[in-house]
Amino acid sequence: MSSVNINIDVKELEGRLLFAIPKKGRLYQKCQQLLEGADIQYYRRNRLDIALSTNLPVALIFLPAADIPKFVAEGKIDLGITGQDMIAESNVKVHQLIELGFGKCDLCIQVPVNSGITDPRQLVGKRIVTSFTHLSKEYFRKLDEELKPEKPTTINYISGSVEVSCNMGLADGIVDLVESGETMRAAGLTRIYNIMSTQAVLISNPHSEQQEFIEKIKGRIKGVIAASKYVYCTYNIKRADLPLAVKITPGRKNPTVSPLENDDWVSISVMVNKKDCADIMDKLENIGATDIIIFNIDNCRT
Ligand SMILES: Nc1ncnc2c1ncn2[C@@H]1O[C@H](COP(=O)(O)OP(=O)(O)OP(=O)(O)O)[C@@H](O)[C@H]1O
Ligand SMILES: O=P(O)(O)OC[C@H]1O[C@H](OP(=O)(O)OP(=O)(O)O)[C@H](O)[C@@H]1O
Repeated sequence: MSSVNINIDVKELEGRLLFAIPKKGRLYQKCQQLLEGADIQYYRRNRLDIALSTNLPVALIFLPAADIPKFVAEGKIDLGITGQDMIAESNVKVHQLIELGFGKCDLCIQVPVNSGITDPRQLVGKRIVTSFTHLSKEYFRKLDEELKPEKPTTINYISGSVEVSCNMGLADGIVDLVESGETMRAAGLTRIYNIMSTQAVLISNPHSEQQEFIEKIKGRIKGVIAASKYVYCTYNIKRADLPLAVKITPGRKNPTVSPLENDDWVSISVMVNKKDCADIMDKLENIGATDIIIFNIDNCRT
C-alpha cells in the first residue's frame, strides 16, 4: 500500500467535507479536470496528501484508488472518486452517486493464446495470479464448489504488471483489467471471461453528516459531466419543416423555438449529444436548415 503524507493540523479539517481523490494513476488527471470544472479550488503543498480548498469548506485527501472505498465506507471520508472494480474488490458498502464516464474497462480472466483454454472451468484447480484476489476467489470458489477439483483453484496476489505472470510460469491464467487490449495482446494473452465492467464513480458514505453539502458537490460534478457530453446547437428552419427538425433534435425535454422577423422561419436552440453532432448537422442540412452553429458547453445543470 502506498504511503500517505498528511502533515497538516487536524483542527484545520474540522467542519470540512472530506473528499478523497486518487493520488496517481489512470484516474488522477480526469479527477483534476472534474475538480476544476466544479470550481473546487485548492492549494496542495508539494508531497502533501491533504489539501484544503481555498473557496469551499472542503479538504481533498489524495489516496490510492484501491483504498478509497474502505475510507468512505468506514465514514473516515465523506465523498470519494474511485473505480467500481475497487469498490467490488474492497467488498464494502458505499453509495454510488454518479457514474463519471471515464476509467472504463473490463475485469477479465485471461490465458495464454496458445494454452488451448477457452473456458474458465478449464482453470479450476489451477493457478491464477491477480491484484483482485477477493473478486477472483469469489468467482472461482463457485466453480470449485460445482466441479470439486482435487485441490482448490489457487489465487495469488501481485500488485501490478499481472500480465507477465503466465510468461514467468507463475500462473495458468490471470484476472486483470482490459481496456484497449494492447497490454493483454502484447503479453500473448487472450480474454476468456468478463467478470465485471467498471468505470470511475463518485461515492459517498450513506451516514455522513454532510449530506446537504454532498448533494451540492454532486450537482456540480453532474453539471461538469453533462457539459462534456453535450453541445449546444442553434439553427434556422422553415416553420413548415419544424416537425421534421424536432424529430432530428428533440432536445432533453423540448427544443427552444424562437420566432424570427420573417414569419416563415424559426430559430431553434437545443442540446445535442456531442458524439452525434456531425450526423445531426448532416440531417439538418438535408431538411433545409441554415446557419447551423454548434457551441461547446462550459458547464450546465440539467
Ligand atoms: N487501462 C485502463 N483503462 C481504463 N481504466 C483503467 C485502466 N486501468 C485501470 N483503470 C481504472 O483506474 C483505476 C485505478 O487504476 P490505476 O492502475 O491507475 O491505479 P493505481 O494502481 O492506483 O496506479 P498505478 O497503476 O499507477 O500504481 C482502476 O481501478 C480502474 O478502475
Ligand atoms: O487494455 P489496455 O488498454 O492495455 O489497459 C490495460 C492495462 O491497464 C492497467 O494497467 P496499468 O497500465 O495502469 O499498469 P499496472 O499494470 O502497473 O497496473 C491494467 O492493469 C492493464 O495492465
